[in-house]
Amino acid sequence: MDTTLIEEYDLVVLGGGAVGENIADRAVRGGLTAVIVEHELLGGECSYWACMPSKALLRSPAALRAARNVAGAAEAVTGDLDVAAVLARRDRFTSNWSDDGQVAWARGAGIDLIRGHGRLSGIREVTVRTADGSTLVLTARHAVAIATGSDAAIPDIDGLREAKPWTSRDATSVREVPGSLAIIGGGVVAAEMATAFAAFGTQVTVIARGDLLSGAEPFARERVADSLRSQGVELLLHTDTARVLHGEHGVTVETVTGDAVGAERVLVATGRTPRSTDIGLETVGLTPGVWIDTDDTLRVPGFDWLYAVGDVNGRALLTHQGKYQARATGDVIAARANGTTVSDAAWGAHVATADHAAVPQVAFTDPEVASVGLTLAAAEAAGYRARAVDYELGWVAGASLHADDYRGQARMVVDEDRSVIIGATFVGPDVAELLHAATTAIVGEVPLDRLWHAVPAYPTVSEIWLRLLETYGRDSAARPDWIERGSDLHPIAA
Ligand SMILES: Cc1cc2nc3c(=O)[nH]c(=O)nc-3n(C[C@H](O)[C@H](O)[C@H](O)COP(=O)(O)OP(=O)(O)OC[C@H]3O[C@@H](n4cnc5c(N)ncnc54)[C@H](O)[C@@H]3O)c2cc1C
Ligand SMILES: NC(=O)c1ccc[n+]([C@@H]2O[C@H](COP(=O)([O-])OP(=O)(O)OC[C@H]3O[C@@H](n4cnc5c(N)ncnc54)[C@H](O)[C@@H]3O)[C@@H](O)[C@H]2O)c1
Repeated sequence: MDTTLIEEYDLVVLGGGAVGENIADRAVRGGLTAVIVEHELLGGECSYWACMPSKALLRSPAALRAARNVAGAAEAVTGDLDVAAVLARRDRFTSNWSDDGQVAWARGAGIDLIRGHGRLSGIREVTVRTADGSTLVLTARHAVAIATGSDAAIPDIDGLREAKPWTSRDATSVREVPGSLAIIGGGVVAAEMATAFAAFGTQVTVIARGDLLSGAEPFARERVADSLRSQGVELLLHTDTARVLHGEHGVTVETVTGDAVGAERVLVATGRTPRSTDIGLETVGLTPGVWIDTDDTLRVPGFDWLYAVGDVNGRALLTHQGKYQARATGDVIAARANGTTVSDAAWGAHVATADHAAVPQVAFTDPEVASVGLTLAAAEAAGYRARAVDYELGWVAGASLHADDYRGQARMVVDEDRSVIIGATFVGPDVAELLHAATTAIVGEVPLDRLWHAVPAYPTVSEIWLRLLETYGRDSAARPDWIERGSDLHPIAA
């Protein structure tokens, strides 16, 4: 069948991941009609191959570790991780790779869904090749939003493609855990998957051309690397991969420094590439295959109707940040369509200012790394008069209760000129939930003098905030000399 139908909506959203869904939802709430074009599963990468399944794989080992780290509970843990049960739990989180629930949600939210591959085909126009082979032309009265996400990047390493490497999709949807796994790359995917597979009993080797988690504070990189080594993971850092050979029994990854890593599988975890190659960008004069540039309302410069949101714009490749952009986009499209006020000054309702100032991220490694804003190095490189204040998390009463022999570290980075926090990193067991307080302080630009009045409950791990402030000193005139820039640790009794 090859019929061409034409339909008109206020908004056409190309790509139905978490980002596309949120754009459409906000626009419909703003009184517009919206359609999503999706060629795979509604819900996208995060729901089926990224955040949710990866965190499901990591959560069970973390829960087991937590129990083993508290005397009394530890004695009750007599068995090993049940890997089959972990995978079964992961399957529940992906709804067994069915998007029925998301489709029902979209219907309930008043959003239409077209299944098929969509491409821009002109001004305010998207042409969809649907699953049944027909062609549908969607015209947008007001806007088209591109939310097509990103794919795993496969670097041009000799023999790698021929070795049919796993990408993060294969790792997160694993059905049979390999005996050995070589991971090329040293970012979040590499660190998290090394953590998960090591817990499943796989012999893991990480080959990274830089440090592990190289964008993180140095102490975070070191603690995660030390911990992975203690779990039997081999780390070949600052090592480039020369070539990959494959045979009947697996792969051999050869490094430029002469190491040869044999493994059943190789996982390539070397970043992402934008899904902007085959979406018709050339039909409106844009270059395919690159991250799509936008202003802070997520609109593409030079267009009054075209937006690019989420991973595909390369601003911050995280679901929560993409959804934040999506809320701004859906709302601004509705505001522009309805002729109501557009709030596009920094921190306004219709801009994604936080992308530049406060992007939170948690690496669910062991220990976890939770960070937001700038590292000390990044703050200095950006020209801030920055000071880092460090504190050992294990010295906080709440942490010592949380786990026996709790080890971790916290750092806040202070802009000395404004006396506000511009970055924070927490490393340790279960630090993820500490992060939002830091994000709030950064976004709110809460002066340190006022932060003293935000009293953490005793005995919680959040008392780290008090310790960081005490270490900083209450007012700059009275601040002791021994508090230096950098990473000195200062124990203070409870
Ligand atoms: C292993 C892994 C773990 C991660 N863990 C986390 C985490 O813990 N927390 C976090 O915040 N982020 C995490 N991320 C990042 C997160 O997955 C992405 O930032 C997020 O999925 C981006 O959402 P998106 O909607 O922009 O893109 P996607 O989720 O990729 O959605 C894009 C959608 O568009 C569809 N599409 C593309 N082209 C077309 C077309 N031409 N026609 C029709 N449909 C099309 C795709 O099928 C897809 O459904 C992780 C990423 C990976 C790889
Ligand atoms: N918990 C989370 O929030 C989470 C978890 C996983 C992924 N993610 C997101 O998904 C995205 C992808 O993660 P990722 O780990 O693939 O990317 P990344 O950008 O975090 O890390 C990429 C790594 O690959 C290395 N690399 C790049 N090109 C290479 C090459 N040619 N040869 C060897 N090494 C190379 C880099 O040095 C780096 O170590 C990230 O942007 C991240 O934000 C988030």
